[in-house]
Amino acid sequence: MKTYKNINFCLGIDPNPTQQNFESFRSAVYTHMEILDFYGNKLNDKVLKPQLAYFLAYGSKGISLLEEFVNRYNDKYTIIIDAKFNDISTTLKAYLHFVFGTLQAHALTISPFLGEQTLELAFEECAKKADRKGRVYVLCATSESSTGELSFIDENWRRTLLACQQLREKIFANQEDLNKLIGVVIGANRENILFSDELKASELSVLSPGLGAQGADWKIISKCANHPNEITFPVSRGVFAGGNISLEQMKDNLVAIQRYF
Ligand SMILES: O=C(O)c1cc(=O)[nH]c(=O)n1[C@@H]1O[C@H](COP(=O)(O)O)[C@@H](O)[C@H]1O
Repeated sequence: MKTYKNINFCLGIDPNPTQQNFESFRSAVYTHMEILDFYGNKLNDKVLKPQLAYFLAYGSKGISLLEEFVNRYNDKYTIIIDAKFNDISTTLKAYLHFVFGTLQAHALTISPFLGEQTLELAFEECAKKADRKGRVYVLCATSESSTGELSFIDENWRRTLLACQQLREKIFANQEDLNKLIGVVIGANRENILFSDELKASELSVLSPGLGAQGADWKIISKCANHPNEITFPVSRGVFAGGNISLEQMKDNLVAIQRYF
């Protein structure tokens, strides 16, 4: 039974076997699938976030496996492709075609670095192709970030929120069913931002990685109980350890972690 209405549990799919060869990778992906096939019905929320990089590492064979994975779960689950894509609009269209056309996934993570026009394109394409399951998460304040010259990027998190809100107004005004489509990535270790008045007022959806292997505090989940925004917490290594532990151990991790939700 789900404890918090506004909070979703998401399984991160980051197969990363110690032995770096395709056979080990395939076996790690199938181990993830085995867990989903055995225990998926017991999950409170059906959200998966495969990370493209691990599949891309094995070239066409890896991409084939990603296609197989998404094809197997995209009916029952919401699938977020994490690749932190973006480029000029003409090129971005090809990335969007990969996510929504070729893979038939529902959501993605995207960099705001190329500006509003590209975000607008991604939001519109997502609304057209993915409907209510659609989410576009714009990088805002990531779990790992700069402490040097580049820290200006996420020190400006308020402006990222504002840009997303303005675009929502512009594209989806009065379309309540698409209210949750636009989201931001805010690390679970970034409590000052997660609980800021600006984020709460924004009504943007939130993807908040960092629980488990990255050490964010599990209490963040219950602290978000009355948060007005939809918040999705992905956990990957905390459950699967990249595929390097036994099925039994993965199942125990999953059961233990689900209790927080
Ligand atoms: O966009 C993401 O999913 C993401 C954003 C972020 O700020 N931090 C972050 O760790 N991630 C992704 O979350 C996954 C790591 O999850 P854990 O194994 O649970 O720490 C990786 O695929 C990261 O790319």
